[in-house]
Amino acid sequence: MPPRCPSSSGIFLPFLYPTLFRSMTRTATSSRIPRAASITTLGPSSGPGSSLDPNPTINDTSTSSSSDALPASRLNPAPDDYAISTFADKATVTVFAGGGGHGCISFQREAFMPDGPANGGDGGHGGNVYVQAVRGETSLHKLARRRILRAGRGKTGLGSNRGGARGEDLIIQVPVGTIVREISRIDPVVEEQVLYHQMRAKMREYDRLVQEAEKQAAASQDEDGFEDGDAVRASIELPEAPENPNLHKFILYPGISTTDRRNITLPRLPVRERLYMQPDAPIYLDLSTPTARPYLLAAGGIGGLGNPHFVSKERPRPLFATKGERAVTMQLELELKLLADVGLVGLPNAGKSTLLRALTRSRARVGNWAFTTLQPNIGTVVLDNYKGHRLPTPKPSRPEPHAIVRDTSFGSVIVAQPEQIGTGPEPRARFTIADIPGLIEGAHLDRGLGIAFLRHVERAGVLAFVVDLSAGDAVAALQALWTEVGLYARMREDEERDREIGSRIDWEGDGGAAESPGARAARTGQTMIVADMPEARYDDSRVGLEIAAKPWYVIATKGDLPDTQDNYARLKAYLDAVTDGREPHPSGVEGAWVHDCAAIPVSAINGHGVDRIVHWTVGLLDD
Ligand SMILES: Nc1nc2c(ncn2[C@@H]2O[C@H](COP(=O)(O)OP(=O)(O)OP(=O)(O)O)[C@@H](O)[C@H]2O)c(=O)[nH]1
Ligand SMILES: [Mg+2]
Repeated sequence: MPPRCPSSSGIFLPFLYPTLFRSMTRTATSSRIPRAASITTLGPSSGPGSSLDPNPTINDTSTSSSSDALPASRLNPAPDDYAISTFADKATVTVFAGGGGHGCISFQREAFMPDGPANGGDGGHGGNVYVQAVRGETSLHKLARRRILRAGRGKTGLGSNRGGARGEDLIIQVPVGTIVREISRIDPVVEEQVLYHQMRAKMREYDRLVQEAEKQAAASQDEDGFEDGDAVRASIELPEAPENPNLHKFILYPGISTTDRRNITLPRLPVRERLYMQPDAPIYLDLSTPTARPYLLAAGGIGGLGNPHFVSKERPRPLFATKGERAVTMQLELELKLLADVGLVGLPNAGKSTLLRALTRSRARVGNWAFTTLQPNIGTVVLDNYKGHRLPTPKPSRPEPHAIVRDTSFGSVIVAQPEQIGTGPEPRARFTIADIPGLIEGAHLDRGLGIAFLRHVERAGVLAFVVDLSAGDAVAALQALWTEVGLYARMREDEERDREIGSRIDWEGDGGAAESPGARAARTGQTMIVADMPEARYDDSRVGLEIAAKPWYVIATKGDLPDTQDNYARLKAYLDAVTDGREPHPSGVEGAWVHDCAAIPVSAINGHGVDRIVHWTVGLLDD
């Protein structure tokens, strides 16, 4: 019998189980070393034709361009040398606020007191659902997996006037940068109010018919002089009397006799004061900063009233209590837009993750194939020289030396004197970089991994376009990237517009939805952030300006490889032309940022040129 997994089919195994093949890879790499011996002279600043070479001679094409030729290091790691965490940037959850506990029907019973006074306790209020943005959370995967989130129900009241316990609140903790959007809600209180009004209308109609019947009966008595009113009354067909609209809100004593049940007259429901106001629909929260106080999403139901509330002179032993209020159910969409200062945008295999490793302590996966990165990675560039500890604000009288220092103990953490970098009174101590999966041409048509990952660089202060100098025309690559970014911006604005139009539709016919969420929040004074969308603002030539107006620059990577100098020179000339206004902005958007479009050549794999990136980025961030 042939083996189930023949070894020849192991073609995919190195990818799936890299550790099994690690030793083989290493052996293969070391066996290539003699062939690559001539390449060892291919230093980042000495490679012939490399764009980092001060005196390049572009002749030698015999050298390998593969990163396999370089010795393994932190910046040229094996494919299995990476850290990964579970990540989700979208989640749709259904939240249930807790319903109120029912009130209790009970009477005191003691020795020699068989029929004591009413002593049923009130039901507890239901728990609320809140949302809070906290540092430390980095992903929505836990919420995406749970899908249903419930606050605690209020407990039912008990005898001897014991109130039910309040339901437990639920605080949904999300990463900073999460947007919470309400998709739909079921609010039983609103539904009951609508039903109540319908029932009241029916009651009024019934009362009117009864009065009319009475009038007719009285009139027939007058005209004929006979007392045939009862016959007239009987001849008029009246509809069935509608039941008390509040009937279902009461609980009746289980031991109540059938006669008592039939003859029971229920009082009007007492008006209850709400402790927590349910925010108006639709909720839209943009949690771009940590929230000290959680925002209320769904308020729990009010607890029912025990029977002592209904004691009166006429009704000393009420055989009923009220039910707890049912609570809101809401479907929410959570979307995480990571908040990084700099966003790396590039084609697959351009060297973004290697660059992130060179700039930070990130252990993003690096591999010589497209789409190595499948989810965003965030790294922090530490700018102080106490290895992560913030420096005290330097005294202006004693300036620090101005030099960027490479901290060898941490491999590639860039450290710099704060004086040199900070411009304000508080020097910038760090900034964050987001590395996202590569974009390919046509990503907006869902090719490759699509463009949805651009949401993680949408809010970055600076965009850094990573272009591989060894992979064809760098200018064309940059233009292709800007096209995708522009199409993403257009897609987002279309989505926003659709949402705005959707929120203006008057579903209830009461005109309430026509009011903008912002205006409604202002009117009701609720503490919630509501995105106020400007009125008609769609000028087609300016679509995408939000992203195109950001400062940006180009990181030209793999500058250590031969024959990259010309490509770099062309890229630089193009960017100079864009800065001078001789060429349009690559996105084609009017008013886009063209202040100083730089191209910085680097060899991330050797850690060369990355200090310039730090300088340039900090300059743009602090501008
Ligand atoms: N010679 C050389 N090779 C590099 C350099 N930077 C990255 N590489 C190599 O290029 C390949 C791709 O690098 P990655 O950092 O995984 O590229 P990426 O842009 O993150 O790729 P995706 O995640 O697939 O989008 C790896 O084999 C790296 O070793 C560089 O500066 N010089
Ligand atoms: Mg990558």
